[in-house]
Amino acid sequence: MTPGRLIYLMGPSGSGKDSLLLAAAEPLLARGCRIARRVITRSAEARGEDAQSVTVEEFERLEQGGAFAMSWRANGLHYGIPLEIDTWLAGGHDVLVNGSRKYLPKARERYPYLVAVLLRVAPDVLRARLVARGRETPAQIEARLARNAHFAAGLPGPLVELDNSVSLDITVRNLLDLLDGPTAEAG
Ligand SMILES: Nc1ncnc2c1ncn2[C@@H]1O[C@H](COP(=O)(O)OP(=O)(O)OP(=O)(O)O)[C@@H](O)[C@H]1O
Ligand SMILES: O=P(O)(O)OC[C@H]1O[C@H](OP(=O)(O)O)[C@H](O)[C@@H]1O
Repeated sequence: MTPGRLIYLMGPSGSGKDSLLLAAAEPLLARGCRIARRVITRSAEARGEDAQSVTVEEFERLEQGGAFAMSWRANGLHYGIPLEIDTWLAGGHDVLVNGSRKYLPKARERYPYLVAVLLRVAPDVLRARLVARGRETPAQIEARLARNAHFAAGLPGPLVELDNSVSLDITVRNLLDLLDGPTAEAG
């Protein structure tokens, strides 16, 4: 069986990764594409996505027990992608992951042919969206915006960029076109 493609979605905090995954969930599932449910050390009230909320101790126990295909630390939080994505990929399903830009090189070590997708929005729009979302404190929002400077020089390797300064419907369409098109490699 041909393995599915790992679609590794990245973008600044507030660029709309969760919104896009939610809005695209139905057509993605209809295409046989699975969306990884993240494990995060963020409180259930603040998580803003269908993530599994765990304590740091639980996270570390899971990580040490080999429960994650990928895991990283960022923004003062721990993030894990459950190992089950490997079963999905082996079963021929495309898998979409809400990833980290910093972790991209590591992710490529494990999944050399992953399809890297970078969601972008104009800087002023990004700030406005983070403030309007209100999930983080003003200081945390500034820290998240400052984190983007680390990635200003560009990310390594091939990637596809999607502009989400536009309406979400258009970004959903562009994501689906990308998945339906020939650009994405297998792996
Ligand atoms: N195309 C869009 N047009 C208008 N508002 C949008 C659009 N996409 C996302 N938003 C809004 O922007 C805010 C940030 O989006 P979202 O939480 O999906 O970002 P994110 O990339 O998942 O951020 P994080 O990495 O911090 O979780 C949300 O309030 C969301 O409703
Ligand atoms: O800055 P980089 O390394 O791209 O990403 C860091 C992490 O922050 C975001 O998560 P969230 O905003 O806490 O949901 C991303 O999804 C990623 O997991």
